[in-house]
Amino acid sequence: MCGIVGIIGNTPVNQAIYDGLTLLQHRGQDAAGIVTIDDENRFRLRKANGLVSDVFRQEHMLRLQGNVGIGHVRYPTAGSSSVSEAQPFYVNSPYGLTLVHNGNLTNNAELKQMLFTLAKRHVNTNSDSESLLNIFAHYLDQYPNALTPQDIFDTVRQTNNVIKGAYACLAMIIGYGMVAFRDPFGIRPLVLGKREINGKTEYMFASESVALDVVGFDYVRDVQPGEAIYISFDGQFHSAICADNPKLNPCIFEYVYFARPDSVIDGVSVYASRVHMGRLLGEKIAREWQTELADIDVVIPIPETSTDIALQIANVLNKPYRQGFVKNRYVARTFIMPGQAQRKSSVRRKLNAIATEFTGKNVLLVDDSIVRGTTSEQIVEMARAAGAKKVYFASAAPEIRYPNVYGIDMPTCQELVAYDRTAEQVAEMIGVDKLVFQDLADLFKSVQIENPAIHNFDASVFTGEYITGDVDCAYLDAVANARNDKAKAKLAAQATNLEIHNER
Ligand SMILES: O=P(O)(O)OC[C@H]1O[C@H](OP(=O)(O)OP(=O)(O)O)[C@H](O)[C@@H]1O
Ligand SMILES: NC(=O)CC[C@H](N)C(=O)O
Ligand SMILES: [Mg+2]
Repeated sequence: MCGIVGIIGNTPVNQAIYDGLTLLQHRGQDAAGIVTIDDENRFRLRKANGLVSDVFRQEHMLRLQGNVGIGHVRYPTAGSSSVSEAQPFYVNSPYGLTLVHNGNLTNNAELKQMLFTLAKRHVNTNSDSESLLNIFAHYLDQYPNALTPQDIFDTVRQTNNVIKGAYACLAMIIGYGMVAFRDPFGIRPLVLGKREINGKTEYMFASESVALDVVGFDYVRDVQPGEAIYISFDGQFHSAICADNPKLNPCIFEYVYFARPDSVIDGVSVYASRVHMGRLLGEKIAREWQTELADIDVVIPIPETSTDIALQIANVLNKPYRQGFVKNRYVARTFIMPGQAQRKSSVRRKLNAIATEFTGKNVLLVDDSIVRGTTSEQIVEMARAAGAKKVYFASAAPEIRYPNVYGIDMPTCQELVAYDRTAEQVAEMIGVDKLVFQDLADLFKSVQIENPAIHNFDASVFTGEYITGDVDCAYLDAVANARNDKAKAKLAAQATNLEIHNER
């Protein structure tokens, strides 16, 4: 679930893109990159592994000259975490192109093959995003004369016709402009912002509206499913729908976990949706639990994402809400860390119990979701070690039983604690006295209350239904083989040799 940012300005954009990326850091912690175009029409690139604050030092910022640029924070879902697969990607023809991508393509193997045989293009990494850029480049290459906006929209349409999966992308074409496009299902988010500086309009695209707010752009609208927006470097704005039958099916997990609460995605305040999740889950507990309900002394969130949810549950149940765990602010999000060993060791370093909130009490712990059970298992142990009598647990998302292929790195069902298990069995696995999951209908409702025009979601991790229609058991088996922890470690070791060029 990477984060992307692009700005077409009239003054240097390096700092604003950097700031935008720091606002999207929660979407990707593995690598970061920025590319700008300087006044001699050259790309200036810096990308490396690490957090935004580690990747860009003063010397890099000085080199990132120019009034237009795009940036990326990466959470790998294809290839490895190697820097050779960090973004932005670049190809020199036609014109000079660069691209950032949030999402995941489901037909990367076919695309690589097609690029080699039909387009005579070689993709050197296992990154789906590098294939995507080359497909775009291949179609853009067909136009013999100076590009028109229609040529660019036709290129996006042809790209949409062959690539499958989830994608929100920003590309820059030397001599022309910036192109933003979103897949026909609108799975991954992308917003457009604008501001006037000295009588001139500047535009910004970002994965989440929080980046616009803080960098100082006004939210204009979300990029529509299947839409492409082309803004020429002289500020002309063009847009068109470039797919047949586009239909908004946003990823429901953005609202559960990925996005920041202060973002608004597809007309839905992430914070408000989490408040509804808490209220509806609280009502379910009130309906279904009898003795346990009377038993609960205190409601405690598992920081950080579940805090807004837990507060609502406490309100509905009329129980005290306490911050029983302290989050170490220097340890990042554990779920998006690349390997299970790292995730596991980080939970303990990240969260610590305040013993007085647990000793002798029956506690209701609340989390936004239980995925691998890495967090819940250790948290429950901590609660018990701190003296809790009974430990109850509420998850604001339903049981997660299926892999994700659209930009969340959950490639195998075996790693999911609820796979092939009932709620009672999961309760036993994580060691709680009682466990409740949100109903899927209530999760949908939590988002739809804020925007009734959203009729459907990508909820594949809960339902096993993949809206792009190209994902079957054989495909999922192949992904599981290629992307389990062992296979990824091997890929990472090989991929360090794939780097062809990177400015240091
Ligand atoms: O069952 P698991 O596999 O542990 O995954 C679920 C947990 O991971 C996430 O927290 P994370 O630490 O990534 O981020 P947060 O601080 O935003 O809650 C999420 O909020 C859950 O707490
Ligand atoms: N999470 C994402 O959006 C990942 C983007 C892309 N598939 C990569 O692995 O780099
Ligand atoms: Mg969490």
